[in-house]
Amino acid sequence: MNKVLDVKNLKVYYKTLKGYVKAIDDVTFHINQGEILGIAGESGCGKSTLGNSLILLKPPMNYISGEANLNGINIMNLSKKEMKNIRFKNISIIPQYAMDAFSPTKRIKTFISDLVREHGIIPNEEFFKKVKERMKLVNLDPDVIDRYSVELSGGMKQRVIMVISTLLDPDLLIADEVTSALDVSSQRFVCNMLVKFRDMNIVKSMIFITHDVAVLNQIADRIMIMYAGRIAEIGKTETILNNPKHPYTKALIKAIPKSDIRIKEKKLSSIKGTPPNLLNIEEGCRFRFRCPLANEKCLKNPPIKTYEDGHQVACWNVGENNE
Ligand SMILES: Nc1ncnc2c1ncn2[C@@H]1O[C@H](COP(=O)(O)OP(=O)(O)OP(=O)(O)O)[C@@H](O)[C@H]1O
Repeated sequence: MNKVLDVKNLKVYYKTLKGYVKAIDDVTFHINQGEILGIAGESGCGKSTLGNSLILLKPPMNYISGEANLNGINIMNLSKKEMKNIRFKNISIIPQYAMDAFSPTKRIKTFISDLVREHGIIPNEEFFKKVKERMKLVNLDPDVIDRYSVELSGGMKQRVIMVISTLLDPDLLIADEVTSALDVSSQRFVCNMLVKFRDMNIVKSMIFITHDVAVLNQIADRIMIMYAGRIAEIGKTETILNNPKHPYTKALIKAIPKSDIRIKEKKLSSIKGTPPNLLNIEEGCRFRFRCPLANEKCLKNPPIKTYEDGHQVACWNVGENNE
């Protein structure tokens, strides 16, 4: 299968006065053509850093080593100018809190024009014709572009952002917490729309970032669980949700209320403690401080064990003693 994105041993740290915050630390994964990869994990595990680093390496974010190949080109080595040329066109992002970017004093049309001009796109008549066509696709009245953002609901604003970020049919769309500020029916609508965009080949592949693993059931083909800047487990959605192997994934899944498939709390009720501080963090499994299986082996970085269908688990103790 064609890999749209192939990330190998990627390290992206924040340089601070106290040292490096190892936010992305030796992460390896890929996304196939036509695939939606869901990324989940607690707050601070590096989800946004990963998504943002693929779009724009902005200080204090520092690329340390590894590769992120988009259609075979390592985008970590591209100049600012080269990156600007592929942003929007080949790789696009709906950033976390994107809805907050709307100015209450600007009409939607002005907001869109200002935004795309920053990326070197001229918002001419033809451009707005396409915007309106895409708006219809997401059940938005094209006249919305003449309104002010205060006249739009959160769900409507999110749909405007979806339209703009996918207008140039990117190979990869990164959607960062696009459903977290929405009510349940708007969440479902946004997920269905993103799947439709993929099915219509408007976007060829997608990274869907969320702290809410339950929502991935609606959208993801595969799920990657992150913990403290590293990958804990990757596998097909069905496998991760129904048959997780990593003790952290098991805890995340257990925290989903049975009566309601939404996670309301970011903290895990079933595991005590919080993730470690990533500043100058040392070797070893980063989950060991909270893990029911931890032993002396976990003082070293865990091996990645591979099971059926590309299911991978980073744990010393999975597969040992019937775990
Ligand atoms: N500008 C920054 N400078 C220093 N450290 C940072 C900076 N931004 C993020 N971090 C740290 O990097 C780590 C990863 O943060 P990141 O925002 O990527 O996590 P996340 O999983 O997206 O969390 P959330 O769901 O809360 O957005 C955290 O330890 C965070 O404190």
